[in-house]
Parts: sequence; C-alpha cells; structure tokens
Amino acid sequence: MIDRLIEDIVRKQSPICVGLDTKFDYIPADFLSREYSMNPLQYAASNIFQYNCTLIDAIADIVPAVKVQAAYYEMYGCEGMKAFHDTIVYAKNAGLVVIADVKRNDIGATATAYSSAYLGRTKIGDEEIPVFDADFATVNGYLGTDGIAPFVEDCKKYKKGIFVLVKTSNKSSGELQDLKIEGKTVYERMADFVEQWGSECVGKYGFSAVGAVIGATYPEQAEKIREAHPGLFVLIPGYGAQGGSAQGLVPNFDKKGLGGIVNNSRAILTAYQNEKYAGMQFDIAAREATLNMQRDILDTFDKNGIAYE
Ligand SMILES: O=C(O)c1cc(=O)[nH]c(=O)n1[C@@H]1O[C@H](COP(=O)(O)O)[C@@H](O)[C@H]1O
Repeated sequence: MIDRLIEDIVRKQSPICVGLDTKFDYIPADFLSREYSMNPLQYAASNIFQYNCTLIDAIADIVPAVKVQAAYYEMYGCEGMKAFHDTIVYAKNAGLVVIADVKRNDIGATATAYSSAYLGRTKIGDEEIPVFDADFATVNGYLGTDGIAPFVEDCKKYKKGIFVLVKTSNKSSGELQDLKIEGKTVYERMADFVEQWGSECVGKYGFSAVGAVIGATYPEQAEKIREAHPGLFVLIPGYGAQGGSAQGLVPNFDKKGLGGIVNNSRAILTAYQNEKYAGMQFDIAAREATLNMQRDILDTFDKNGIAYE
C-alpha cells in the first residue's frame, strides 16, 4: 500500500491528504436533509456521511488520500461508526487511499483485536471477515513492541500500512516527547523503533509501510528525524488550522518530492466559512482550498529544488 500511495502522490502531483474530521456543526444548514423521523444521532450521522460523499466527489481527482478521524464518528455512537465505515467504503470506491485515524494500541492481545478491526480480518468460525478495512491506521507506539507487532503482521499479510506517533503537532507534545534519555529525545528513540518495526515492510521506493507521524508544526525536529531515517514515510498533520507552513514541510521530503503526505482537515472542511471562498458551496470551496494548498506546497518545493519526476 505504501508503494501505491507514493505512486498516487506522484501521479496527482499532490502530497496531500484531506482529513474527514466531519463534525455535524460543520455541515452548512442548506445541505442538511429534511428527513426528521430519525433520532438525533442517526440524523447527524446520516448527514455527515452525505457531506463526506459530496466532499470526496469534489477532491478525489486532486488528492491521493483521505484520513478519517474516528473521534468525530464515535461521538455520534453506533450510527456515527456506521458513517465511519461507509465513508471508508465510499472513499476507496472513489479510488482514494484511506487512513483510519484511530491512534489505537494496547497490550499485544488487544492490539491484535484492534488491528483485525481496522486493517486485518475478524475470524468468525472458518470465515475471516474484513471489518473497517482501511489502507492505513494511525497507532500509538508508546506501549512498546508487543503492542505494535500485530499491526505490523497485518501490514505484511494484507499489504496495509501504519503511521506511528513520533513527534505530534500539538503544543504540549514536548512535555514527554522532547525529554532526553541517554542523549536522545523520546521522539528520536521512537523514530528508531519505528524504523526497526518496519524493517521488513520496505517497498520498492525505499520507504517502509510502517511510517511515522510528525507534526508540520515541528520542522526542526522533522529535519533531525529525516537525517537519521531516510526510509521513514511520514504523515504530517498540522498544516492549515494549526499553523504549519509549506516551508516547514520541506525537511520531510527528498528532492523527488517523496517522503510524506500532508494532512489538512478543518481548513478544507470548513473552507466555505472562510471569506476567501465566500459564496461558494462547501464542496467547491473545499476543492479550491485543496488546490490552493497544492499550489502552496508545489511552489515551495520548486523554490527548494524539489520536483516530481
Ligand atoms: O495522527 C494524526 O493524524 C494527528 C497527529 C498529530 O500529531 N496531530 C494531529 O493534528 N493529528 C490529527 O490531524 C488532524 C489535524 O486536523 P486540522 O488541524 O483540522 O488540520 C486531526 O485529525 C488530528 O487528530
């Protein structure tokens, strides 16, 4: 899956992932259905799914991937998780690579169950059934190797991928991640682990399907990690609403524009509320915002001698 993601990035000239962190409140009033017979959670979830489908239709030709953030579906209960599932199916059918942003982990046995849910198969009798069946999942590596191993096994078995939290984009990420142990920060140690965990999942472009999450808000840390780990593929959240800039993304990428994919959620989902896109329907505004992000990144790449072949 890492090779396909890289090929789609190059083909679309777009190292961009649109984040479907779809809150009911983000949906414009004139898009909401008039089907009032459902209970409130059902109503919210069904509108969220319809919103996602319209948005996916608007951006599927200009980005390689979407990231579906589970929290925004879990908050609407079972109906929300159905919308999460149906969104994954719809996005895959639209030709997109899907990242399930679930940040899961636990002890080995329980991590196996999580991995079955999001990447692998659930065994019932003799049958092995795909459940959410995303292409990638985000995971938390801070439980250590036994919590990650089941995900890595499913990456190999089903040609999937994971992104392990290394240096997160949030303000307080340094409280723990920047602490030093034996001369290295915690996030540098985590990057070492990620490379080790993914050593048997390296694809034909030299990047492993076991990748890292590094926030766009920490370019210096990204540079350090990249120097030590040239084969680490990176999911980069934090561009847009969190203030990450295109210049700050540069350390993650090699001269061919490979090495990562940049997520943007709120600034695309709610672009129609931005005065820059005033009067546009939400899907048209989202497409415009995505195209502007693409221009911003490609122009910055150009200035830094980075170009897709
Ligand atoms: O794993 C992630 O995707 C993630 C890691 C991280 O360090 N920071 C981070 O913002 N994220 C996610 O990336 C998205 C960022 O959303 P926006 O700030 O709206 O673009 C959210 O879904 C976050 O949960």
